[in-house]
Amino acid sequence: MALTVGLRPLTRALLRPWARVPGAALGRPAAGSGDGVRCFGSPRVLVEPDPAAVGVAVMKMRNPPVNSLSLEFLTELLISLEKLENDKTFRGIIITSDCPGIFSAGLDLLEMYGRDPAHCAEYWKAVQELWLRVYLSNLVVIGAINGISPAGGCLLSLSCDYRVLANNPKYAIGLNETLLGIIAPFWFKDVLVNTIGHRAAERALQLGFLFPPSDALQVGIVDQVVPEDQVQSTARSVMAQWLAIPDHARQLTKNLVRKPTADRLLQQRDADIQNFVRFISRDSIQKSLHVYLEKLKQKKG
Ligand SMILES: CCCCCCCCCCCCC/C=C/C(=O)SCCNC(=O)CCNC(=O)[C@H](O)C(C)(C)COP(=O)(O)OP(=O)(O)OC[C@H]1O[C@@H](n2cnc3c(N)ncnc32)[C@H](O)[C@@H]1OP(=O)(O)O
Repeated sequence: MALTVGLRPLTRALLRPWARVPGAALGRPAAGSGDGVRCFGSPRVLVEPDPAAVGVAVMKMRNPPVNSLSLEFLTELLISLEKLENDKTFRGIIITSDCPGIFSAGLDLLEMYGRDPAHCAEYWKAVQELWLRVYLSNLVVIGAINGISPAGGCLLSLSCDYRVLANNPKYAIGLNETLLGIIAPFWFKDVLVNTIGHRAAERALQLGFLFPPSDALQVGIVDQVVPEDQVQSTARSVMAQWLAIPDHARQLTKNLVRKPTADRLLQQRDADIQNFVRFISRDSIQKSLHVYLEKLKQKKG
């Protein structure tokens, strides 16, 4: 899937071989990777082969304070995912967070507030790309959700093949866009409907539900809820179960199930970008984003 077509110099620059990140070239320990474990990645994404599971990589999101999906962060995630897809020694990825208490705060609001149409278009293209890359990945992708996961963070989780959520009442998950005065695009909606069913998704989307772990399990937005210190080990054991299936058969089946949903976006990516730019540029929407950003600031007292 072409990554750099239509992207502006900034993003193309970020897509330059990630190995320019000191010490992060595949095979050499990246700065701070401790015991020399072979890992790679970039400033905001650390990818470590799982020492206890052959063919499995753990991708740690580390864009403090809240793993908000900025354009740079999206680009680094895309580069790491592409590297893993192209490295045939890997068969599965566990996606998790290095930001305490937060899986991902979702799309970076500052990429959509007060920005010009060209930037919004570029940003949305990267959001589309991340979803397509995860949702259609040939690898087994397991979400080890160790923090709160609203909106874009929930979409990332829903795009995994399996979701393990830590049993901490603060770690709510859901597509809460209406609470911000915006809406989830059709492909966010489609993934939620596919996961929890039409009526549950309709209600959750309209009310901007953020489901605490027990409710998230009950409605089916996550597959398992475990004590916080068992999230990674549970993700690893589920991965082993999925990797016991012959890759080719599993990949063809995943594609059979997911391609119709992905095709709905693939067939209208440019129109979706234009719809996003028109929608997000509305004065009323910009005002809603301003109010929400102010609320976040006031929350800190
Ligand atoms: C008509 C039809 C056509 C339609 C066409 C398409 C329409 C498309 C619509 C637009 C697209 C919609 C899809 C949007 C998806 C999203 O993901 S929107 C983002 C949703 N995210 C949230 O609501 C989470 C907001 N954040 C929080 O609730 C809290 O920050 C937290 C995650 C619970 C963490 O709390 P805490 O630990 O207390 O940290 P804070 O102090 O709140 O935050 C720390 C700093 O981080 C900033 N921040 C937090 N979240 C974000 C974010 N998402 N983006 C940017 N920045 C964020 C926060 O402001 C703090 O900043 P500082 O004050 O500078 O420290």
